[in-house]
Amino acid sequence: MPKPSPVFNTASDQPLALSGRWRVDIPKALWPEFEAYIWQHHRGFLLLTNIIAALAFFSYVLADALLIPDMAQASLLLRSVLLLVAMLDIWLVFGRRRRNILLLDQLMPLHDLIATVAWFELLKRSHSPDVPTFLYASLIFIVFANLGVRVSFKGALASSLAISLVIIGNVALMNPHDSKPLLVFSLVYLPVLLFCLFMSWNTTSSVRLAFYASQEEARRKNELSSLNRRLQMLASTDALTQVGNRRAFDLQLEQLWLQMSQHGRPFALLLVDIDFFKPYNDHYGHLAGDHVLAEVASAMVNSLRSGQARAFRYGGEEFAILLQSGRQDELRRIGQRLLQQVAALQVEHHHRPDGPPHLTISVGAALSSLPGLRDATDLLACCDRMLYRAKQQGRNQLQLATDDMVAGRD
Ligand SMILES: Nc1nc2c(ncn2[C@@H]2O[C@H](COP(=O)(O)OP(=O)(O)OP(=O)(O)O)[C@@H](O)[C@H]2O)c(=O)[nH]1
Repeated sequence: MPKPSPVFNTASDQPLALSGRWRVDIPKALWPEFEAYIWQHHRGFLLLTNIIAALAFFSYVLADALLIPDMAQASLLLRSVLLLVAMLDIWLVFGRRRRNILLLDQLMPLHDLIATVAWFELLKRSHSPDVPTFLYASLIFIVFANLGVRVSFKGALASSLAISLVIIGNVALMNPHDSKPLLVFSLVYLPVLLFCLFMSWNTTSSVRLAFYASQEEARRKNELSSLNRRLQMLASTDALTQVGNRRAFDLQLEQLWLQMSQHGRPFALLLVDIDFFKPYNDHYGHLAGDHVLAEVASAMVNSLRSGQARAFRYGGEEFAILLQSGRQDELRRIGQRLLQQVAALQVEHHHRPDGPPHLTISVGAALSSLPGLRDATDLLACCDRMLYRAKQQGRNQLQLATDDMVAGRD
């Protein structure tokens, strides 16, 4: 039976973990699966964004050279060191074995925070008249901090607040005697911050919803394949006796014959028929007859080693057994055991015209490797003749086909 989904209410198909419109929670129990989902679907994206952001940060060395030329050398040095550190971190965090999803998600905001501090240090030391204008480039830091976030909105919020504190704090420090530049900067900065946070929230919620949808899809696939397995089982099983049905027998016989032709692996077939079943039905009733059919089938199945042979209901009160063995002595042993097992059931049958007062079977059997057999139908016909012979010669016995019998059949 497939496990019921822990997160979905199947009646409404809504994730139970959705607590209102604003939050999509991942319960603790689902976190490992969520991590695996992020690793599989977003690792590549997070890795690339980190690399691109690190390179973008380095490329600002050109802007520094133009706008704060007195800091050009320091900028080249600082940005080179930070680029190397970032690449090393990326390599460490994204290494195949270390699957720390939150660190993966927050690596860029962390680098971003350090880069913000470093860049403001350059600005504060520069005497360039372009510094007040260049200040506005710091908006890029809040954009980068939220651009790659996939897992935790709380993380994005915390890092955004820290970066904002650094930016606003530094702008205030750089204009200690005039509040207007800070006011103008804040008026430009705050809408960008809010928009970036909205983007982070939207992305993290969408990723969580996509995770729940993938869970649900996997659950439905499981359910469907177990239903399919059950249907297949039903389609190949005889309802009364629970052994394989005629359709399954025909398929397996053809398959075994094909295997023998391709790989030279011989097998054997036994046809089993209950003796004097008509008088049994007539005297004990059809229901008792049904019961006996099931009993005989189960006795035969119990006498066969699983994997070595499979029993089928061939039709009416006739059964077929396909044996994965090409040895005559084994075939004889198994045929005899079937006779004994059914006789041992001691099913009372006082209305048969011959000897024993209990139910018996007759068996006709043959190896697929007998010379003269051209196909599976020949093998079946050969077993049928052996069964007929067993009936003719007094029933309750096994008749095995031998080479000379098949050769002289026509
Ligand atoms: N109860 C029951 N009887 C069945 C079923 N299928 C076939 N039969 C009966 O099996 C009997 C087969 O009888 P026959 O083929 O005449 O042969 P027999 O009486 O067994 O005699 P021999 O085979 O010659 O030993 C018939 O009476 C069928 O009605 C079934 O599903 N349930």
